[in-house]
Amino acid sequence: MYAVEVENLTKIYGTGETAVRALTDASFRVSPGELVAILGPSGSGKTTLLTSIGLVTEPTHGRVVIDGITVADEGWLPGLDLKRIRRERLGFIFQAHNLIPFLTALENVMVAMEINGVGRKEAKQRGLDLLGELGLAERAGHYPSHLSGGQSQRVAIARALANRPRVILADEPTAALDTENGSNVMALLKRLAVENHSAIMVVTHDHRMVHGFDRILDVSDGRIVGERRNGGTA
Ligand SMILES: Nc1ncnc2c1ncn2[C@@H]1O[C@H](COP(=O)(O)OP(=O)(O)OP(=O)(O)O)[C@@H](O)[C@H]1O
Repeated sequence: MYAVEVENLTKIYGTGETAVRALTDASFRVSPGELVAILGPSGSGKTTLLTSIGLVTEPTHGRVVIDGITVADEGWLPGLDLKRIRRERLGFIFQAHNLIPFLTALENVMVAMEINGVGRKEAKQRGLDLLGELGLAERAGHYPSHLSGGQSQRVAIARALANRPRVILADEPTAALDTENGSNVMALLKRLAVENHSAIMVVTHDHRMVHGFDRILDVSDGRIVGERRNGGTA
């Protein structure tokens, strides 16, 4: 079973004269354990693609299937609890600085589990385990303002992994990092994709990181115009 299936996905924002066609007929599939980049210029539709898979943006046409569940087919499928599917099956990673500033690293990770109904004790244990795995055991009690960019990004990754999602969606996760930290984050995402058998989709402008991906989807003007494996020639 694929982790993500997208078929003829089209998104038009607004209607009439002000309508903006952000995506046209995008189709692809992502397997569990695959690390996929969505690469393209500003305004090409990358974020729209990611947020459509992330159950945030309602597709105008086409089908989206997440972890075997058809979530959209000519618009959201009626009767689905999208919030629940999002909480249970998806993990989101954004740029480094969206941690909750008044919670410690550990609490930032725990909160993701607690809103999913995980008890405090269990959330704390898993949070500590995850931070340990990401090399942040010593930083668990620190507030985001006392973490480096790379450390904050690893906390954000721990938080995205907390509920063991089948699909992880990341928007420019290395943009705010220097090359070394960016490469470390990429290596980590790759390891996590394989070990956890998660599909990871990353929107990036960052050509420095492109070699780390299994596959690259090139997006231009709302269309997927190319697909390369293992970094290709970029
Ligand atoms: N909520 C919205 N309402 C109207 N138009 C939108 C909306 N969101 C995005 N768009 C338009 O859709 C097109 C694709 O935008 P999108 O944000 O998906 O591109 P992007 O490739 O992620 O860009 P960037 O790299 O600059 O973030 C753009 O023309 C944008 O202006």
